[in-house]
Amino acid sequence: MLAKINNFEIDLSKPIDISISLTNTEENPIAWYIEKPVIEPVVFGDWIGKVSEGKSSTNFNNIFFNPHGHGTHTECLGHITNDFYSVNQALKQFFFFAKLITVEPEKIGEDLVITKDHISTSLNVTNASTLLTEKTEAIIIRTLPNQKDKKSRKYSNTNPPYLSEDAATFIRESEIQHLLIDLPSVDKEHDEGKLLAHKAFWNVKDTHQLNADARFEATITEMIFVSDEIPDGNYVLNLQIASFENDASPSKPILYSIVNY
Ligand SMILES: N[C@@H](CC(=O)c1ccccc1NC=O)C(=O)O
Repeated sequence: MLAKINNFEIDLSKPIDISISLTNTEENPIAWYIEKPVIEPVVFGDWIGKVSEGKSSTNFNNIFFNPHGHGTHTECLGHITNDFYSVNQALKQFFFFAKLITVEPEKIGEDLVITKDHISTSLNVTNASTLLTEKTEAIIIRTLPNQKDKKSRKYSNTNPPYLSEDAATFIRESEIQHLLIDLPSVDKEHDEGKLLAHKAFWNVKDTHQLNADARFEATITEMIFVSDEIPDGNYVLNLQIASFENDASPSKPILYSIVNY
């Protein structure tokens, strides 16, 4: 099915899923020192909500998981604020003009850092290589190396790469509302709660007293996976969350290639 959007088309029958699936096996990725997700049938006495156990007509599982630690999730500024803000209230539109870029984080001391130069250079290159004139609403950052084990990596205490404060400020100043990345956080794992990139992107100056120009509708999606076959460039992004009233929700970002431009 082709959909016409402004001056180009996308093929809805060719979705590119950049989410990581969530399972209760050792395959599941984990960040932030928690255990793997639990998915198990409800039990009432000798009744088990599992058809193969012979007592139940339906499979009826409880699921225990953490959106930040167990896979692809989208968060709003409520992730870092004293007051409660829900991603389900922040994200009210679901299709965006997006640019996929690939960056190799730079070694700075003990850290691997995505710098402002990485972002500005990659954005300009992809600008020059396409005719799409629409304003970029979302940026998708694929980091190198791009091993498949990102889909099941155990990130706790590994000091993963992160985004510099300058890079996050540059993205905000580019008026990009949605940031997607294949890492567990845009910030350094152990940073004493500084959260410089989160704050810069959302324009949060004081987490206890929000400034009026904080970016209430901007979102960060972490722990995506973009496989190597998907070229850098322009896409239409469909960013969907489950309707949790929480700072973050598991999410399913989908890309569509742009045809006929
Ligand atoms: N770097 C923070 C912790 C942190 O960022 C964090 C902790 C638990 C769950 C998610 C986190 N950040 C996600 O982007 C700190 O060291 O305090």
